[in-house]
This record gives sequence, C-alpha cells and structure tokens, in this order.
Amino acid sequence: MLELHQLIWNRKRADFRLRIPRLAIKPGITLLVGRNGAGKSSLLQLLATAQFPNEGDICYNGLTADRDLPYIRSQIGFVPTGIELYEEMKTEKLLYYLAELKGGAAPGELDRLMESFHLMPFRNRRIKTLPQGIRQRIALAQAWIGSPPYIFLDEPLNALDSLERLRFIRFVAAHSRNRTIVVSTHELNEWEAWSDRVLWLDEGEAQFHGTLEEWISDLPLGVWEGEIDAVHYHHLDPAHVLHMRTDEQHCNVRLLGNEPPAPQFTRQLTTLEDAYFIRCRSRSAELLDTGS
Ligand SMILES: Nc1ncnc2c1ncn2[C@@H]1O[C@H](COP(=O)(O)OP(=O)(O)OP(=O)(O)O)[C@@H](O)[C@H]1O
Repeated sequence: MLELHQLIWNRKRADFRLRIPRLAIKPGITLLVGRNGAGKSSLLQLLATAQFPNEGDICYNGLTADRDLPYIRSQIGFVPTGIELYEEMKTEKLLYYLAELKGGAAPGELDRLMESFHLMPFRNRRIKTLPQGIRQRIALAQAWIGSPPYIFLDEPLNALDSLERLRFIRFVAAHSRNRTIVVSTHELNEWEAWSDRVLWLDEGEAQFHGTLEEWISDLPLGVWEGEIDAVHYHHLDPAHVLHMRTDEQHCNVRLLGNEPPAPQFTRQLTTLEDAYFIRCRSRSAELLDTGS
C-alpha cells in the first residue's frame, strides 16, 4: 500500500504547488488523469523519489524515504516522459548496465523482458539508431528489471504504435497482481478494460480517487446518441458534442446532456473518457461559480 500524508510540494521556478492531504493507493492499476499542467508528472516524480516533498511524506508499505531511501528505490520501476537512454550503447548492453545499477538481474530475466517487449531483433543495435517507439519500449522494459512492487509510468503509450500499445497494456495488466502501478495517461478508453482505479488531479489537487465504477457514477450529465438532420445539428451546443459522423442527409451524433436533444436519441454507456469530460465541465462551472 502506498500512502500519502499531508503532502505539499512547491515546484522550483514554477508557480505550481502539489497538495494532497491524504491518499492511499492500493495495488492494481491506477490511472492518473488530468489536464496538461495538472501535476501528474510532478506526483509521479515524488512517488518515484526523483523529487522530495516540502512537507508531508509518502509511505511505501510503512517505509519512508527519510529512513529507507535506497531500499525504497530498489522497489520502484519508473518511466518518466522523455527518458534519456545512453545513445552509444546497444540495447542488451544498456539493459545489463541498468540491471547492474539495480543490483543485478535474475538469470534469464533480461532475455524474458526483451522478448516481452519485442526487443530481441534490436538487442545488438545502438540506441541512437533506433526509432522512437523502440526506444520507448526499452524505457518501459527497464522499469520491470528486478520485478519491483511499485511501478510508475508517465504517459507510457507515447510513440508506441497501436499494436504495441495494446501489447503493453496487456503486459501491465498481466503483471499488476500484488503490484501498485500508477499510470499517467490521456488515453482513458485504451486502459478502460484493464485498470482498477482513477486518480484525477486538477491544479495540483486530487479531485477524485476511486474505482472505475465510482468514476462513471453519479455524474450530472449523461451520454446520448442519435441521428438528426443538419439543420437541427447546428442548433446543438458544440461544447456538448463528443463526436459526429455525417452522410448526405443525416448526422450521427454522440453528445453530453441532462436529457436527449430529440426523442430518437438513446442513452449510452458512459466511458471513462466521457466521465472525464463531464467531470471537467462540472469542475470548470464550479470554478466559475466560486470565482477562482
Ligand atoms: N521542469 C520544469 N520546470 C519548471 N516548471 C515545470 C517543469 N515541469 C513542469 N513544470 C510546471 O509544473 C506544473 C505541473 O506540471 P506537470 O508536468 O506535473 O503536469 P502534468 O499534469 O504532467 O502535465 P502534462 O499532461 O502536460 O504532462 C506546470 O505548471 C508546469 O508548467
């Protein structure tokens, strides 16, 4: 269990403060979501002990960084965005080198990781010659060296092609048992079938933390889909439209609303991403109401 108590971090050279009074993150996959600049990367840096809070602490199964930093670090796999790899090294050599820094790999572990991340064809290639998606797979693979119980991933799907995204999400899900995995992402629907909880940050504060079912429940707006003609479509509030497909006569529309805009519209299941849009809309209305 990962527990945050009275956490405050003022980012240097930025007008940004992360403030989380109390949070307990259980094992499984937690999706960390929020707008650009909300503080997702900042929180992951703190969880990964790449930064330290100004106040409060983070407990890793009861241990804190002020007393057990080397041990805690040995229990963490971290992939920040824009991770820099040693350009001149070959893939396999780099993984061996990183494993050495982490205290060594189990026999066969690196081969298994290279297989899982489809890196075998690139094992003898220098990093600098590899495309971005392969480099990202190396960055992701290194987080699993030593099979750490805490994994923190900052926008891990970046640069991966569609097939590799799915393979990676499947890999994470298969390895989430008894592991606390926090994934910052803007791709909620891709993770939907595989994850356990959502943590929503806004302006450095946690606005929601709970299960996927809780995330899509008790929302002020529903999701509707139906067909209307072009004239009526232009009367809809564009801010409510999620997508629209058109043929010569009709527009097939998916939108947010309290009620259907026309009788032929039917209520749809709310996806994680729909819920995100609804919650962001309510939050901006709340901020406008309070004049913040
Ligand atoms: N290296 C940095 N130096 C100074 N300020 C930074 C730095 N990185 C982030 N910030 C600032 O810290 C705040 C939080 O940024 P952070 O990167 O944690 O947000 P985020 O939720 O991860 O955003 P995104 O979705 O765009 O990655 C923002 O105001 C940002 O401008």
